Amino acid sequence: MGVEIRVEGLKKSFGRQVIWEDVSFTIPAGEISALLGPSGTGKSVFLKNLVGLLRPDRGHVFVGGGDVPRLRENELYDMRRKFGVLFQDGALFGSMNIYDNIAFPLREHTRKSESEIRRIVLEKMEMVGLTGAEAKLPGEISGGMKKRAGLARALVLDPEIILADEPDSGLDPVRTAYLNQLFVDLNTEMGATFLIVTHDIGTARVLPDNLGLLFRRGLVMFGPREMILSSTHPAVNQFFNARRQGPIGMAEEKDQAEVASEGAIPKAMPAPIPPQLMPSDGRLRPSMRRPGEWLREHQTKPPPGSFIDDQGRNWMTDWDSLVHARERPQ
Ligand SMILES: Nc1ncnc2c1ncn2[C@@H]1O[C@H](COP(=O)(O)OP(=O)(O)OP(=O)(O)O)[C@@H](O)[C@H]1O
Repeated sequence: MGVEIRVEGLKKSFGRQVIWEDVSFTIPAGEISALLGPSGTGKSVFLKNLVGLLRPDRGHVFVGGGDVPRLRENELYDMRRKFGVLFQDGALFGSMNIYDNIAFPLREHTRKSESEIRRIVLEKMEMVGLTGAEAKLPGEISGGMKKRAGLARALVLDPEIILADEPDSGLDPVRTAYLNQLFVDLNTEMGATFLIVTHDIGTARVLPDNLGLLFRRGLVMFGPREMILSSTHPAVNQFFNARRQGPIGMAEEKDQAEVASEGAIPKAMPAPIPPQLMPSDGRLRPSMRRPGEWLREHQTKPPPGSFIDDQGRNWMTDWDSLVHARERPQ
């Protein structure tokens, strides 16, 4: 089962360059959260701070009773077992075949027998659709396969938290759709807490339960998907609707003159909120809320056309009939 990550007052700088400061929020247990932001706002640096690969200047990262930046080396080693991390390029060892790459954490962190390791590795390879690729070297497989191999390796220790840094970068839209489905299915199956860094707005709109935006050296907003996708906050609205007009510029932040030259930015209506991606086994997502619930509680109207799927079904009004007979995972 997943655990929550509570971040309090986190600040990170490199020399005089402040990457972000005063970052405080809670990543809910067992839910899928996604972190977005313009290039260079420190999303990868943030993930590395969560697992203790980088230390913040100040602040806390509470995970299961421990505060990651304050752990001693041996405690950090144990803490890292809770995490499965999928790095941007899969971070596979080039000289090891796919099987050995995936087996690596088991050989490093456990005393399991080779036959037990084999069972686990083959099971995870099947989960990510890599059966048959055991003997291949990373240089002999496609980018998408490398990502899936990295994901299989992140899964072998049955982590409570999965961090994925741009798992969809460089993937074609169909493979991205498969990978997103895999994340939903894994979350349903394992109940782990997911934090995914992505640039893909399509992914951000359908995959997570919660969304966050890093910009201007801080966390602008983090919260339920419906809150973020209906927000009229200038940066949030601009980013999640992929618009040019707004405070985010080509070089991250527009200067005052550039913002002034755009004149008053028309208050653009956020795009319709799509229904969430559902598990492929027909169950409900573990932490799925009724579509429109957050909006109703906060007396916010959904953007027109929201919650209608590509079969024309309306997940807000027809929820009871659509989820009839679906179960939540135990
Ligand atoms: N080890 C390091 N030493 C010094 N500066 C670093 C280090 N790691 C990252 N940075 C700097 O921190 C900033 C944020 O980098 P990071 O890779 O986290 O951004 P990002 O938001 O993930 O970007 P992208 O979306 O392009 O992947 C960059 O300016 C980068 O140069």
